[in-house]
Amino acid sequence: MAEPDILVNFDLAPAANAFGASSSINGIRGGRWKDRFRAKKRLQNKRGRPSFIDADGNQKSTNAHSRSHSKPDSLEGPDHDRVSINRAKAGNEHSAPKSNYDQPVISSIFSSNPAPVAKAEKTGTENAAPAIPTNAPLKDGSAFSTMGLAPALASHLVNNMNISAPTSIQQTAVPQLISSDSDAFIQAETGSGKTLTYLLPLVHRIYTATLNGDKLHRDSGCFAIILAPTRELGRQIYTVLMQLLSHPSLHWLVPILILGGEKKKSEKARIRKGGNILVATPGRLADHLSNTTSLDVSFVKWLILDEGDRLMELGFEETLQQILTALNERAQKRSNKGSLTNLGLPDRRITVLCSATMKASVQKLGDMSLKDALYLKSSQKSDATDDNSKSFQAPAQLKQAYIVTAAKLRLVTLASILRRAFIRKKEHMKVIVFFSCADSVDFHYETFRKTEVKEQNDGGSDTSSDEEQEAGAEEVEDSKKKPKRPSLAAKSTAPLIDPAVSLFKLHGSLAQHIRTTTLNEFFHEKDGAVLFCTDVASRGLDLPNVDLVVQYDPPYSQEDYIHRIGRTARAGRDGRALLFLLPGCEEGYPSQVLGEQHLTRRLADEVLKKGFGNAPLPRAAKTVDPSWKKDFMPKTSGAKWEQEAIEFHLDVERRVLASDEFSNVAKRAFQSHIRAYATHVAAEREVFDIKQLHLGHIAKSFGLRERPGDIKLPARGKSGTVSSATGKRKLDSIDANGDDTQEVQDEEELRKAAQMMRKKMREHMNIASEFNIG
Ligand SMILES: Nc1ncnc2c1ncn2[C@@H]1O[C@H](COP(=O)(O)OP(=O)(O)OP(=O)(O)O)[C@@H](O)[C@H]1O
Repeated sequence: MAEPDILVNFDLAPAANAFGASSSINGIRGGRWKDRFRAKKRLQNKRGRPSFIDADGNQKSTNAHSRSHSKPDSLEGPDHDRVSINRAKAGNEHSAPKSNYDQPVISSIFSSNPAPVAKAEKTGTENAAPAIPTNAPLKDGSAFSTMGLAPALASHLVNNMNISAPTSIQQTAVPQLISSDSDAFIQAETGSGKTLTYLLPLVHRIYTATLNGDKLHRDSGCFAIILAPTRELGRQIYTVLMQLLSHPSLHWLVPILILGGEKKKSEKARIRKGGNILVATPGRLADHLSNTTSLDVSFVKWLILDEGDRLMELGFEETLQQILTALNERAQKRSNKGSLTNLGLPDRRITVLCSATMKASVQKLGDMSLKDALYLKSSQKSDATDDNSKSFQAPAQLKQAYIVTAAKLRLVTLASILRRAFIRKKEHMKVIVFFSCADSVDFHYETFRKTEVKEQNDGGSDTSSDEEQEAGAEEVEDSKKKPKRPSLAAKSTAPLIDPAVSLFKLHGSLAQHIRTTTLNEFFHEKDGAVLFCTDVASRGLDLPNVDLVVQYDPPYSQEDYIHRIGRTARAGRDGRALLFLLPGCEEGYPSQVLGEQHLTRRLADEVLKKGFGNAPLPRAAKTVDPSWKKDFMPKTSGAKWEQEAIEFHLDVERRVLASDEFSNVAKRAFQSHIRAYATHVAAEREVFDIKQLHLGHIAKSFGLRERPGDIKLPARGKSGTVSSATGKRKLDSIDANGDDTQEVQDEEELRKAAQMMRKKMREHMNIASEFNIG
């Protein structure tokens, strides 16, 4: 439950602004709101409210360049603004030059930033010798042909799938799953080939059953069900299965894919035609088990639960229980009529649970579904992480780093990292950036794709996601017939990163056909590409050439951390991961939460210098109107890279001010971001302490100049997801796969907390109007 004072910054930021010039109140910054409030009261009678004065000392009409509904104060910035433009150096925040009412200046993203607590020294082993990959195919002479697999299957892997040697988990688990009828729990690093680990034994056993005499065919029944937590993962598993079944002697084996978000009617038709291996998401399978009489699961001999912990996290426990009950009942009915055991298939149904991480939820699922299970683990250990007792590890060759960057500098730091990544290595390079919520993905996607056309049309979109979302599944079919139609992928160019780079976005609020097309195009992109996404892309996805994973918003649990970074450094390849942290308690994350991992610290200044100093900004980023720039560009004696970074940020702020639609995207993103922050697991709340967040600074990183308390949203229209700043958000953006649940789960608590906070403030202060509360 949120505490009442967690939202204090929503209301206090305006208070600070009311006193204008200083980012601090009587020298007091941060800390408890009561202290800041007392300091404010002491000052209250001494000072009047200053008029807005620009960097050159001219009095400004503050709405000159803003939309008509902008409040004058909104240009003062959300960050207790009009502070000195001099950058607060590490540790000297309180000694930053005091603002001066005679010459107040516009806030700079470089001013009044809290300094990191830990000394800014490089740590870790960034330049150490590369570690030996721990999820690579073995080079010790191990071969599929010696693991008990049918020769046809083993040679198919080598000759047609270009997979010549097993990985460690495959070598351990495949022979056991071939020879044993026991349940199993497979735990191995991300990217270590777990999909083939469970597919090979079951395909082998069905294949050898046909060699035993009885010809099986697509009507012989469904022998295996594979459940995946997300549609994307389901589709990927299905693709690997299709590759495996493309061997001529396996053509008769027919897989069926049933996922939420697809047309049920066509799925029913496919089920009626018959199939032997079903790949499904739990919700849709449960639906078909209840409503599709032609779905015969009485023969099922394998139930694979891929990403088992995620299945449980997404609230599928009840659905899984329903599925297990239905499978048991139907198997029982079948056994009364006789079974297929004479073919050499298992006597009983084998359940295999699979994950790179093991947590309580997996154990619970194990209790529900496994009996006397084998625990199958990779035998390969990394030098750095040779403790077998650890519940999860990242591949040893994956270079993990973190960066401590102030809230106001987050956006420019991200820009810098992305620009730098593609300057260094352009071709085929892919980057994935994780955000905490769908709204934040939307904002950053719009920010980096920067379409001036959109702004001129005041919100019209060239290939907008709205347009895309309205297109139905039928249109996907049409688009196949008419190749000239534009792609339905949520894809754009990224002029603020590099004009040659493609930008994609993926989250659970996008229509399924857009998600599918987007992922497909990102997968096949030959040039540089960046994917902005939520955790919908964190589990199991195998996307080629992902060199860098950026966690712009930290994950919700340590398991999520491992899965997110596991999108790179797969099957023995190199990869890098970078985690953004705020100065303060978040700095404890690497040691307190990820103690077992080896993270290098990257220095924020260096990153910015490299991104903005070594190469001129792309032309597209330099579109700040000169007069606007003259009025609102803070004066800085800073280096060129600082100027460039400020200009970049200023342009985003200008775009937010210029377009109602973009402004709403930014506001929505800001609010969802804060709400999402409140949902970090209880065990990590000391590190992700919402009371420490400076909401004004965070608003700034979304290009917002309004005070946090002023950030209100109009109704969102037909989807009606947001009715006001604190309005209850409908949960209709959560799909059957549970995407974005984290984003909203504490919403009601936060709303109540905000109400309580406002009430309390009114009672105690009796100056509500000045604080703009209400
Ligand atoms: N023996 C092998 N040799 C080479 N490549 C392999 C081998 N086995 C699997 N791969 C490849 O490794 C990549 C990762 O495989 P897979 O997606 O099954 O990993 P995973 O362990 O399930 O990862 P995650 O935990 O992230 O879901 C895929 O591209 C797959 O084709």
